[in-house]
Amino acid sequence: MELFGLQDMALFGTSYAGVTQHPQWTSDDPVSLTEQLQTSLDLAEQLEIFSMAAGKVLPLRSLQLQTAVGKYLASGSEAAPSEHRSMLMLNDQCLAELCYQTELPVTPMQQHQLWQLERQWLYPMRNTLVVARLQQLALRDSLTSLGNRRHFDDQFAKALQLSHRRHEACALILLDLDNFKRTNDNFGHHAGDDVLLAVADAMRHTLRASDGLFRFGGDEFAVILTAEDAACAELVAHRMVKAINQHHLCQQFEVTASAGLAQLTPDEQAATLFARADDALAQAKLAGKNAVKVSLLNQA
Ligand SMILES: Nc1nc2c(ncn2[C@@H]2O[C@H](COP(=O)(O)OP(=O)(O)OP(=O)(O)O)[C@@H](O)[C@H]2O)c(=O)[nH]1
Repeated sequence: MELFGLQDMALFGTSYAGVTQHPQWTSDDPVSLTEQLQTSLDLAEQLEIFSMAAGKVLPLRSLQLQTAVGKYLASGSEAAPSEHRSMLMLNDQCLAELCYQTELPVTPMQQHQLWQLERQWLYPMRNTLVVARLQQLALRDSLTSLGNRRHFDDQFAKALQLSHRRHEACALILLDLDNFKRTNDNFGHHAGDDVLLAVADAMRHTLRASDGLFRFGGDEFAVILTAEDAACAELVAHRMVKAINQHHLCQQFEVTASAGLAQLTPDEQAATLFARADDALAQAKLAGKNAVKVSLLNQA
C-alpha cells in the first residue's frame, strides 16, 4: 500500500474538516497520550513519546516509523528477533507504518493495546504531515522539487554560520544555462520545462547529497557545498557542467551550462560570497559560456 502522499493531501477538503471530530477513546488514559503527541510537530519527537507509551504495553527493543516525509527510529533501538508491523490508517489513507521489534512475538492482547495507542497518534500525525506539506510548498520549486530561493537563503546562512564556527570549508556554485531562451522561443515552454527537469536530474546525480541543490527560478541553479565536499567544489562544478552537456535533451536543444564558484574565506559574509560566485559566473559567460570559473580571493 502506498504511504500517505503529500501531493494528494486535501488541505481544506471534507476529510481535513474531520480533524475536529474526535472519536470516543477507550483506553485508560487516552487523552494524555494524544495531548503529549500534540505538543510537538516533529515526527521524531512524537515517536519518542509514543515509544514510551508502547514500552508500557510490551518490552520493546526497537520501534521504527515510516511516513511519506521520512523514516525515523526511536532512540536506543536495537534489532530483535520478533517483528510486528502496523499501518496507521485515517479516512482510508495510510499515514504511516510502524515496525515494532521485540524478543517474543506480540500477543493478540498486546496488539489490541498497541492499536488503542496508535489510534491516539492518528490526528497529531495527520496534523504534522499537513505542516510538512505546507513547508514543502513554501520551500520547494514546484517544477523540479529542488529547494527554492527562500530555502536557499535560509540554508546558505546556516551553512556559513556552521562553517565559520567549525572552521570548515564552504563553497558556493552558481550555475546558469546557456542559450536556454532559444529552446523556449523555438520549441515552446513545455520543451523548456523538460530541459529544466533534465538539468535538475543531471545535477542531482552529480552530487553526493542533493540537499544543497537549489533552483532560483528561470534557468539559474545554486549548490552549497560544506566540509570535505567543499574541498572538491571545482571538480563538482566541472562534473555538473559535463553531466548537463551530456544529457540527451540538452544535446538535442543545444543547451549547455556555465558555472561560477567561490570558496568561503575567514569571516566572510553571505552577500560577499554570493557576489564573488556571481562574478565568476559572469566571467564564465564572458569567456564564451559552457565553462567553469573560480573566484580568486582578491576579487571580492
Ligand atoms: N520553460 C521555462 N522557461 C523559463 C522558466 N522560467 C524562466 N524561463 C525562461 O528562461 C529564460 C531565461 O533567460 P536567459 O537567462 O536570458 O536565457 P539564456 O538564453 O540562457 O541566456 P544566456 O544565459 O545568456 O545564455 C527566459 O526565456 C525565460 O522565459 C520556466 O519555469 N520554464
